[in-house]
Amino acid sequence: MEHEILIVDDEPDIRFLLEGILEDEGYSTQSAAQSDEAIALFRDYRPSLVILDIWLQNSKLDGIELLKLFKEEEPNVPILMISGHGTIETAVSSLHEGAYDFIEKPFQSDRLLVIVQRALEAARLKQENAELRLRAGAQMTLMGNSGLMAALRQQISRVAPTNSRVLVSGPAGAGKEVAARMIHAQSKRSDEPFVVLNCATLAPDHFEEELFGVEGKEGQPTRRGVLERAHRGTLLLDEVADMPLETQGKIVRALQIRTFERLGGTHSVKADVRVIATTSRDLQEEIEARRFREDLYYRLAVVPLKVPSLAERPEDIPALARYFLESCAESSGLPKRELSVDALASLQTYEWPGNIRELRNLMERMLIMAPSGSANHTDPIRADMLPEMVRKGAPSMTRLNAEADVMSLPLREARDKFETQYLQVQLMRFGGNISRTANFVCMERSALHRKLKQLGVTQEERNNGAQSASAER
Ligand SMILES: Nc1ncnc2c1ncn2[C@@H]1O[C@H](COP(=O)(O)OP(=O)(O)OP(=O)(O)O)[C@@H](O)[C@H]1O
Repeated sequence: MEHEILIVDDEPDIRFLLEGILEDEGYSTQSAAQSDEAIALFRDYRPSLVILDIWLQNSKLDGIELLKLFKEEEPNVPILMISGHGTIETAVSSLHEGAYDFIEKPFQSDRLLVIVQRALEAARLKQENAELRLRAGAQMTLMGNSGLMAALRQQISRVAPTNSRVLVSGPAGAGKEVAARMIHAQSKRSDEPFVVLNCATLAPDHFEEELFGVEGKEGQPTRRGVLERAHRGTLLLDEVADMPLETQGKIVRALQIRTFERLGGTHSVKADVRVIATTSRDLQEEIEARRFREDLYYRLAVVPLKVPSLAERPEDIPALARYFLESCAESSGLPKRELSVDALASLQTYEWPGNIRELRNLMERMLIMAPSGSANHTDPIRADMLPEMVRKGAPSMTRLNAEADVMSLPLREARDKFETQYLQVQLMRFGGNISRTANFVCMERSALHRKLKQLGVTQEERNNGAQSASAER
């Protein structure tokens, strides 16, 4: 991406010379002769690097004072000082104030370009490191082999390279933020910032300063909001339904004209931001209840994506549970543990109201707390070690029974209906495996086959036991 360089020098010849050298190399430049002009450009032009003369005539602030202000506002923008013969000592001391390097006048263009390149590379690496630190520990891929997850991953890879806004909906803890991070990571903006505004935890009167920032006045530094911090990158509006109505109106406008004003500011600021929003509420209902603006909905939901609940894809549970056990063992240094067949079956029949977050937390807890008979704590985690609520898998059975409405049927039909659903759930628990299901329900394998045939449970339904049972819920 093209880099913007701000040149601050009171001598028109030097500004002209620097502009020529840098633009010939493909950089874009803007120049200022004194501090007021330089501050305004620094705030609005958002340079990737500043070349700053130490000695500025007819200027409120000199080069060192400007350096301090710039470093306070944007510590990551590298600043290259220019010094004349009389200011070498000051130039050296500028390094202690955070300048990247200095160059003496008259300078050679080759040397200047090498330093500029090095400074930009150092800043890029610093930002990359910061991003990596932020991402460390953050899940970057949506795991799961179910058809629903495969379809979601495919939708993500289609939408990611476009610049379209995306609205990711789904229940709490299902992986909406992971989906948004995947979109950013697979987009052309992946080297640029991914900034999250968590609307659910922000106090209503802080939204606007967080979004738009605050203009610095009377020596106060300017504070950039998330829209500016996400410039060239992606802004995630997490749980967007929690944004106050008044702020919703302001963000609609900012998205429409792609500019905004900082709080207390008087001029427009441009930001090139891709917005992704998540919601666990039904936004159509929120619109009807007049809690969410329809025009904002249509601006955000250019491409709507839905992350399914864990209960809709129980076939993903074994792999996810093992993955969380393994990654937790790795990060905590505890020995790895497996899950017994009956424990896996229980995990698959539980409803998981807290979705993947709940599963991950439970696996972490089990690894640490589940009792173990062996000295090295490596024996499998069994169903009887799971919390009672999970072990019983009660909600799904209860719901199936209620849905069957067996009370209104003659005994024979009610029994058939119950048996069909009971066997479908058990097949789902054992991933469609007839022998293991037969063992669990205490039937002969051949008798179970006959029973399934008599009840009309097809081979396809048996193979997709997990999916068909979940679809019925
Ligand atoms: N498919 C997945 N594979 C692996 N880990 C996942 C997956 N989906 C979610 N997670 C993990 O589950 C937790 C919850 O995910 P995430 O924060 O993305 O959910 P969310 O839908 O945004 O939740 P909330 O609405 O509560 O913010 C995170 O720790 C995340 O790493």
